[in-house]
Amino acid sequence: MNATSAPSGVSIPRDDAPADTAVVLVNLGTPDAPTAKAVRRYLAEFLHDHRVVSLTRWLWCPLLHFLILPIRGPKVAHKYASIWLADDADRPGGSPLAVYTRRLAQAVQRELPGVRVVDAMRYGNPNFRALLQRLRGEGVRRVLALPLYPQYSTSTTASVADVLERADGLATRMVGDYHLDAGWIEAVAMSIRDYRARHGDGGHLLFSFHGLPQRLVDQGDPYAAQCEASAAAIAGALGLEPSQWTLSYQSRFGRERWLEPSTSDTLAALAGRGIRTVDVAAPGFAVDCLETLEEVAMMLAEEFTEHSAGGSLRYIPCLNDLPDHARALAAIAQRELEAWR
Ligand SMILES: C=CC1=C(C)c2cc3[nH]c(cc4nc(cc5[nH]c(cc1n2)c(C)c5CCC(=O)O)C(CCC(=O)O)=C4C)c(C)c3C=C
Ligand SMILES: [Fe+2]
Ligand SMILES: [Fe+2]
Repeated sequence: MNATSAPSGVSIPRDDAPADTAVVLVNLGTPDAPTAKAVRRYLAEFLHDHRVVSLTRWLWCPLLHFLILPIRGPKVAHKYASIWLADDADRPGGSPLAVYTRRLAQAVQRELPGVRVVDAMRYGNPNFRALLQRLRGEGVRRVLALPLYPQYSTSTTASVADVLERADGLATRMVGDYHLDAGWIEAVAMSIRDYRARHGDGGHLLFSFHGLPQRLVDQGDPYAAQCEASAAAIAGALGLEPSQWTLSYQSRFGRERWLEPSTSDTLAALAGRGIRTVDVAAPGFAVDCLETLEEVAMMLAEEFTEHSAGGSLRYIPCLNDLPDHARALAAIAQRELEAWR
């Protein structure tokens, strides 16, 4: 069965399959437009979540409203403008994170004809909280949330659980992580193999994950351990020796200590060792977004070329809506739904 896409980004099964169950793919969120105003609105919602920034309100709110949002709004809007996708003949454009998440949900819908598969954002649109209410109004009784974070973190996955816990009138369940799921590991490994088959083997492989304050890891957040396990499993599936790959963390925010090594320092160190080509994969991101397309593929690529006197960083795209990705996520959801009966 195929699925149609409503303007809201919600996929609706075409025939009369039992629609009392929905699988919601939840991603982080992104601005509605590449403008300072839209970026400020999105960042304000995101950075008010105590799961993301846990400073006390009286300290954080003045900093956020009078310093961070006014400065970061225009600066980050400019970055979004550099990656914003244009509308094409039959598909709307937008922020890559939103566009690819929507397409991924449509691809998963094709794999799971018996349930509704919907895309949502924890912050911004299509809003997860509002979507749950709407699904309930449309007769949905059970919601399985699949946060698009392969590795669990209190700063991301747990904030999806916070919303689910307050979803009155719905039976809910959530996939906590899938960092060692065999189908997902193989899909990531296959995308790297494919990239290297098409472009030539680039030599060293760098796995760049989104960073996290070290403080959260010290408090028990399993994120770093899961990133390490994912990277080792993908490298194993590719048959790489330990000397052929490295793990690092990108997208640092604020002044406290974040996970190390940073992707920027790691690339400088690789250049210092005489490495001229680095392939970078970002297996912590289900779909491409600002942090992969602008930070890695543009800014860090430029930085590496400088450090290596003309060498190149080759960015390997996220799984996005590749069929292997959709199949892996559909299988994870299917198993969870069966265990729920
Ligand atoms: C304290 C700040 C942040 C924490 C903690 C954090 C964790 C975290 N984030 C992701 C995934 C994504 N983050 C993205 C953007 C983004 N992240 C932060 C800050 C923290 N992230 C900011 C301020 C931003 C916005 C951009 C900017 O102002 O620099 C995105 C991309 C969104 C997009 O629109 O493309 C993703 C995806 C993970 C997985 C994670 C913890 C493990
Ligand atoms: Fe505030
Ligand atoms: Fe982030």
